[in-house]
Amino acid sequence: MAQGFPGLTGERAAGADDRAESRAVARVRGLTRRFGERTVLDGADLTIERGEFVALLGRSGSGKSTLLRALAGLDRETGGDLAVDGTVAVAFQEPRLVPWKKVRANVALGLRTSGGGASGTSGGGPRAAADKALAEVGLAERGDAWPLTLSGGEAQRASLARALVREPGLLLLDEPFSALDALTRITMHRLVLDLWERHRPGVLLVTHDVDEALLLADRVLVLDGGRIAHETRVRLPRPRPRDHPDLSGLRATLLARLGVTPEDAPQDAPQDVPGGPRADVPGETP
Ligand SMILES: Nc1ncnc2c1ncn2[C@@H]1O[C@H](COP(=O)(O)OP(=O)(O)OP(=O)(O)O)[C@@H](O)[C@H]1O
Repeated sequence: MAQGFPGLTGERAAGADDRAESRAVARVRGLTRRFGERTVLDGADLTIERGEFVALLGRSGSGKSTLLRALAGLDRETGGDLAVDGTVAVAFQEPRLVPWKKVRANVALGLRTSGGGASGTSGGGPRAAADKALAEVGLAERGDAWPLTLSGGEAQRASLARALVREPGLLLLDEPFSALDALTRITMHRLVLDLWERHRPGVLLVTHDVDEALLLADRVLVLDGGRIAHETRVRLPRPRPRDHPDLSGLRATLLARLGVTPEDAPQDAPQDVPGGPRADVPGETP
């Protein structure tokens, strides 16, 4: 059961969960993380299956980014078991492009940081792989541009291309749309779904936006008290209209689980945007 999970440090009893485990691209068991006296993750369990799109919600400071950083291998000061099978790529809220490298070279950096012999260059060199990824995110013409000449949305596309070029089995997205305006965010939702359907990585999307989670994910998790405290499955075909009647009940459940009444949720999206207002977790800064 542990094959292909080089990070696995412990083993649970094999049994009923074996089939799901064998499909897992990431498996976290009893994950703990303390900062000084503060316990942020307190025995978190999480499995992400291959090709599954999972969204992670939680109040500010609940430990979402801490969990994502652990999965990305950026934080090794954790306790418990954490195993990822295959290549991992991350895109953050800020695109984090290197300003003195052109866009194509920034995307190719994704290959340089690949661990474990990622196959991102299959069918050509780094340049061809970067150009292919740029074309997939709609930036075919911008490979020779400097990052500072890109719009916010374009920079986030380049960041996605840099993640994609690794051909990741697990794609970690840490609030990648929250700094974008509402219309650009909708375009990016479509792009991410399109890329996910083509490449089928397992995805963990950290977001403050309940609607974003419901529109994109197969499963929506709520992190609370250092653990995954709630799970909602979204069994609706995509694309999902925001006003789909089946979403309103799920939205209410999630908002209640986050300690928010729908009336409390900020109504900050422009009214001419299809689907209307968003339901953000309050107290956040999108
Ligand atoms: N390197 C660190 N040193 C000390 N404390 C940290 C560190 N990283 C995170 N924390 C603390 O851990 C808690 C969880 O932080 P984290 O960024 O994971 O929360 P989050 O759920 O992603 O929050 P937000 O939604 O506001 O981004 C916070 O209280 C934060 O201050």
